[in-house]
Amino acid sequence: MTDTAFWWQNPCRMPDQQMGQAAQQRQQQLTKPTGALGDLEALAIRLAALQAKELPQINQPWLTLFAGDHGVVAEGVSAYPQAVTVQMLRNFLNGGAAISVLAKAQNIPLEVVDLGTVDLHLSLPNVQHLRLGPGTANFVHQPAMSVEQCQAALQAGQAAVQRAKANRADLFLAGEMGIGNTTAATALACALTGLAPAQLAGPGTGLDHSGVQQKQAVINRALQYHQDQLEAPLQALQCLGGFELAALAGAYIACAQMGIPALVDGFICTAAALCAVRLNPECQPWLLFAHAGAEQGHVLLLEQLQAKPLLHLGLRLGEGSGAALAVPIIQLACQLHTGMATFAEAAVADRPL
Ligand SMILES: O=C(O)c1ccc[n+]([C@@H]2O[C@H](COP(=O)([O-])O)[C@@H](O)[C@H]2O)c1
Ligand SMILES: Cc1cc2nc[nH]c2cc1C
Repeated sequence: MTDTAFWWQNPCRMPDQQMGQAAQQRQQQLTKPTGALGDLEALAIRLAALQAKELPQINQPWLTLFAGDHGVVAEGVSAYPQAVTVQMLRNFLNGGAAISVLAKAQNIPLEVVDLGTVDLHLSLPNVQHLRLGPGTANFVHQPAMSVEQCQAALQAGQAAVQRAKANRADLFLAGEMGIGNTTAATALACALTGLAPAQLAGPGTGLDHSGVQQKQAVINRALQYHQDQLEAPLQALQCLGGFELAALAGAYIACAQMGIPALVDGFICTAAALCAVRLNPECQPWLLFAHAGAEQGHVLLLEQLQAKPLLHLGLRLGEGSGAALAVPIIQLACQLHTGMATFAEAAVADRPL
């Protein structure tokens, strides 16, 4: 198989620059001092280009939560036990998790995809099960995923976007759940950027200082062990990533190919977004970044992507929670763009003294 045979290398939709320009002209005519709506102006203009509509709107957000377990937790890299991944899957479905509340409050459909958690035999109702294994392998000693697992996980992301599209979604939110996944996200991000674990590794669910140092040492060992395999982003993902990280990357690329803007959540999602951009640079314009979180590496990765996140709330939860919190702002940016009167319509003087 040649490289170009991979679906994720297929072209993405191109944003409609003319519609972006029309939206920009409209912003200049709305009854406010030039630039007074700050980042909301650029957001509406971007969405106009992505939706190829001068007056963009977001009516049907959709959220897929990808879950997976991580062999690297055997190295003591998380403050919580691995069993929490599956326990939280139940909580998502029972409505008790933060994301359950945020999605319900906004009528956002929430689907949960279990890509491979420790309890292979457990089948939860209302969870899409695509079990690729009982979690990834411990990537300190071997690749986290086989080539086949990595490809299947990427494809699971694409399949989620296909379901979203079939349900007429116009904004794709992705979330993740997986004890240990900040270690995988950090290792992957180090491989993709050349930044050091000391710069990118943080407490995750709540490691103390010595725990973070241990996590950095584990990541350093893994980077050394896989050093000859980390040149290409696909191999870095296979060696150091996780099922949900690969699914997220696949989903982001699929969004760009299918013309659905994607809203990126926290540190893990941002690492997956970086991987998606390395796998297919054309997907970048379709990625909207919801927030800059508390995990120190998150801000550095956003800088690598030249992303301007909407919110700064000190979040470090994951689950798609930051993305869900940003939805009303995005919707209101569109409504302001559409509903405000122009200077001419409102008979307001359109220039400063
Ligand atoms: O999204 C974030 O920025 C974020 C930051 C820290 C932790 N998390 C969540 O916490 C879990 C991973 O943390 P850890 O410490 O087990 O690697 C995983 O389920 C993530 O959803 C998420
Ligand atoms: C309780 C809990 C909830 C989470 N949600 C996402 N990651 C999480 C990690 C823990 C530990």
